[in-house]
Amino acid sequence: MSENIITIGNGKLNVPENPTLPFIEGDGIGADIWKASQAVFDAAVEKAYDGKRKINWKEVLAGEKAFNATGNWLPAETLEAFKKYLVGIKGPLTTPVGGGIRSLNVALRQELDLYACLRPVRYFDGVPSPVKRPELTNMVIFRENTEDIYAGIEYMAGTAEADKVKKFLIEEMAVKNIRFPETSSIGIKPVSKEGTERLVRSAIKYAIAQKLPSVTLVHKGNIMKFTEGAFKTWGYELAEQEFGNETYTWQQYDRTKAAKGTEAADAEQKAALDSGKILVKDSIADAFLQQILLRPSEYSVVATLNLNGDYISDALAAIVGGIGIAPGANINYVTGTSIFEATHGTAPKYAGLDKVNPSSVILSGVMMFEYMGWQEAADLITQGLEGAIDSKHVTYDFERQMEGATLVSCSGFGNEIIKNMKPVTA
Ligand SMILES: NC(=O)C1=CN([C@@H]2O[C@H](COP(=O)(O)OP(=O)(O)OC[C@H]3O[C@@H](n4cnc5c(N)ncnc54)[C@H](OP(=O)(O)O)[C@@H]3O)[C@@H](O)[C@H]2O)C=CC1
Ligand SMILES: O=C(O)CCC(=O)C(=O)O
Ligand SMILES: [Mg+2]
Repeated sequence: MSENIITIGNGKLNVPENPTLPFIEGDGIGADIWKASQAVFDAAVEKAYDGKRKINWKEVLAGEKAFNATGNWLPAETLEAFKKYLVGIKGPLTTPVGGGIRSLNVALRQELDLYACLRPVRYFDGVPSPVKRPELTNMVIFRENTEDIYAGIEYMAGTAEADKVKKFLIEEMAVKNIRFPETSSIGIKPVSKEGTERLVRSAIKYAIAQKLPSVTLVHKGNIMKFTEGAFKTWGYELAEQEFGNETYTWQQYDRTKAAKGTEAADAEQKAALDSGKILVKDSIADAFLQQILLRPSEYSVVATLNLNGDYISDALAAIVGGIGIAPGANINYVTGTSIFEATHGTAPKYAGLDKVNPSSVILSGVMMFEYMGWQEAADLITQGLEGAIDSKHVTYDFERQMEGATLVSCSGFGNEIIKNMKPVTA
């Protein structure tokens, strides 16, 4: 098949009928999941378009497979392929703890400047959940994907680099509160106005396009005033400056309250929301993590920093069935470059067992097809997944909590999804 490349013009993707899409299989459970997912993607495209559309899959290497083949964990050709073909998908990649290589997942996001990590969290009927009303959780996380402590600027205690940074902080910046300076490692947390603005802009645009009621800026700005606190301030400013006609912010509410009192502020907010404006509000991260359990229906789009977003996405996933069913995307909305990927990792204890739930990568594929404008293929997969869950033929993670369920393998669950795709009617 010849190479057909997706391009972007005026902010819109141009997708040929037979696009070449790069994929990374991934470490650990990656190979099992990819096999099941690719079968589902190809079946959906075939069923939706009757041979008129087909994906030309192009494997690119990263992680252990890349290292074994090339001696390089993240070959330059892999980055080039994602730049060239614009849209791609990946399985999870292992990151060692406390030493060794830095995260390849983070490296891909930073190298390709995929600044928005988009993780929708919704409930599928019948999925076992630890909460009573999982259907009330319906949120979309916009996690800043290129900054924060994920920038990897940290120095190990006892190294010359750590000593140099500490010396600078203590002697030149008059820092007095490093508790144990002799034995401290040091990490640095960059958070920029530009990085915040492009992330919050994406979140608000998404809320407008999807007609969603609110965008919540989640931060720990009471403690980290000039990084997380600035994220909140810059986020509100951006909303008011660029989306004044479409949003009403808690900052506006506070200003009116200070000038005219609570009643006037309440009335102003009510009028704004009644007219269809999106409420831009904020929440401190620790409180937010209890709010999502106690009052999930009050939250819709969530815009947050990198580390908060990492924690929040796994916590929210647990409410709707776990990280086995939690999809995601890393996107640069300006260049169009995107890598779709699951929220979960390589779950090494299950590697090669054909056991785990492939739904996270499969639903990441649904997001990818929607991004490409291939809605029919996306819908077929969603419908197939709903049917598979409904039939209670499920992988171990659901089966262990579902009454009367039949255990199927990773590939078996992919087949269940395919079986439950209904024929397309003209
Ligand atoms: N984007 C990426 O590529 C990511 C990579 N990682 C990396 O993955 C490695 C392992 O990380 P770890 O913290 O163990 O987290 P993992 O997400 O790999 O696994 C944690 C647990 O989540 C459950 N789980 C994960 N995937 C699935 C699935 N597909 N179906 C069902 N259940 C699943 C399993 O729970 P149970 O034991 O209950 O069955 C598993 O033990 C690390 O190196 C980490 O850095 C982590 C996150 C993202
Ligand atoms: O890169 C990693 O190993 C972990 C990344 C992660 O947890 C995430 O992106 O959710
Ligand atoms: Mg994570």
